[in-house]
Amino acid sequence: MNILSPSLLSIDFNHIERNAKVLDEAGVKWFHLDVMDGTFVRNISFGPPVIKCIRKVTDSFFDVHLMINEPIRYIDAFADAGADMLTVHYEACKDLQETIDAVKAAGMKVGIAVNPETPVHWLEYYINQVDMVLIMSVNPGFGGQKFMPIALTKLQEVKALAEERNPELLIEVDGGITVDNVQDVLDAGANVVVAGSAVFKGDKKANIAAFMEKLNA
Ligand SMILES: O=C(CO)[C@@H](O)[C@H](O)COP(=O)(O)O
Ligand SMILES: [Fe+2]
Repeated sequence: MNILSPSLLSIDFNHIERNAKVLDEAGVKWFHLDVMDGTFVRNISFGPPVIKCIRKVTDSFFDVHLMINEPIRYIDAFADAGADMLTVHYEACKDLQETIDAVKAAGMKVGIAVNPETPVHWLEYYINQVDMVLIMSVNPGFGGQKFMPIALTKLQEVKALAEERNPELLIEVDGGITVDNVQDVLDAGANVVVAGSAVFKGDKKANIAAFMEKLNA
């Protein structure tokens, strides 16, 4: 069973409750929350207080993508805000092991995210300790960018490693995913698909239904 995790970066925050309800009613079970600090990435988005507000309007699983330096500093704040899973960037953690352990100790699931230019061989050391690996298919920082095909090779590599070391691993892909290229990422090994613009541009319900059809085929 594959999962759709719509990126709320593209949601209309003026009507967050109504929009969250549309997603819930369309059968969405995960919300992807992109946290950006203006340092690890150029953009600034939102942090724990906003996540806490969204938590009040939905029971969805909160898949929190932390594009921030040294996320270990904020783990308790995100736990308090209602995050279910924290995904930290390999490139943003001085001590990845310590960060993974701290997320688990705070009672959340944990993921590791990898930028497009970062190789994935080192994952061998962590793959059986985490719930999810997130392969970025754009350079992190902004929604609405074009999918980078390098992600397909990386997904295949992670999938092969997961089959050997952690068959339950969630493999998420994030950036530039549309109804037209989603089959390619599923075939390459992804089982969690993030989509921002392709969900929120135009008719949300119809977009979600089109994704669901491919994800559940
Ligand atoms: O993490 C990021 C961007 O850094 C993503 O989650 C995007 O926000 C997804 O948006 P689209 O590329 O689907 O528009
Ligand atoms: Fe993201």
